[in-house]
Amino acid sequence: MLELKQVKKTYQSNLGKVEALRDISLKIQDGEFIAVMGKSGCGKSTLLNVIGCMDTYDGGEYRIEGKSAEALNRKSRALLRREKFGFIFQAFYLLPECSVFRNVALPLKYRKVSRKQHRDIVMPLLEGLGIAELEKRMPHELSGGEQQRVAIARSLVNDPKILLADEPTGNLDNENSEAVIELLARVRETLHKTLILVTHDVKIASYADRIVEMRDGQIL
Ligand SMILES: Nc1ncnc2c1ncn2[C@@H]1O[C@H](COP(=O)(O)OP(=O)(O)OP(=O)(O)O)[C@@H](O)[C@H]1O
Repeated sequence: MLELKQVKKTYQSNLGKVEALRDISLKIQDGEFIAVMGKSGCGKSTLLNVIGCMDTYDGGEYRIEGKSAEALNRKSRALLRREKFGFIFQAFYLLPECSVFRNVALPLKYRKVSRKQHRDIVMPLLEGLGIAELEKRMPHELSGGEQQRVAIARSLVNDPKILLADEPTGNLDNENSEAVIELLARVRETLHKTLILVTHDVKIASYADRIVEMRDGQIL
C-alpha cells in the first residue's frame, strides 16, 4: 500500500515559490487503478514523481508498504525506485540507436542480469504485449502506438508492483490511445499491478477504479 499524509512540495524558481503539492493525503491499495486528473500545472506530474521516488517532498509523510520514504538517502531511493516502480511517459523515451529488444532489456543490464537470461525474460513479455515480431526493429521504424507498447514492456521488465504512467496516451491518436489504455488495463489485471495514471482524457480515466481530481496542488 502507498500512503501519503499531508505531503507538501514547493519549488523555488526565479519568479518565487511554487507550491506544487499542498497537503496531499491519499491511500492507494495494492492492485488499485487510479487516474489522476486536473488542469495543466495543478501538480499531477509532481505527485507522480514523489510517489515514484523520482523527486523528494518537503513536508508531510509518504509511506511505501509501511516504510517512510523520507528516511531514505539518494542511493536507497534509487534502489527502491528500480525495485518497486515501472514508469511510462508520454514521450516514450526509447533509445533511438537500440532495437526494440535492447530497449526492453536495458533495465536488466542496470540490474546486472546476465545477457544469457535477457531473452528468457524479454521475449515472453513482448509476446504477451503482442509485439514479439517487432523485436529487431528500431524505434524510428515503429508507429507511436507500437513505441508505447515497447515502453510498457520496458516498464514491466523488472516485474515492479506499481506502474506509474504520465499521460501515456498523450502523443497518440484516438485509436492508438484506446489500444494502449486497454493494454495497460489488461496488464494491470492479469499481472496484478497497481496502476497510477495521469491523464487529461475523461475516456482514458474511465478505465480506472477511482479518479483523483487535483486543483492548485490539492486533491478535490
Ligand atoms: N522544476 C520545477 N521548478 C519550478 N517549478 C516547477 C518545477 N516543476 C514543476 N513546477 C511547477 O509546479 C506546478 C505543478 O507542476 P506539474 O508539472 O506537477 O503540473 P501538471 O499538473 O503535471 O501539469 P501538466 O498537465 O501541464 O503536465 C506548476 O506550477 C509548475 O510550473
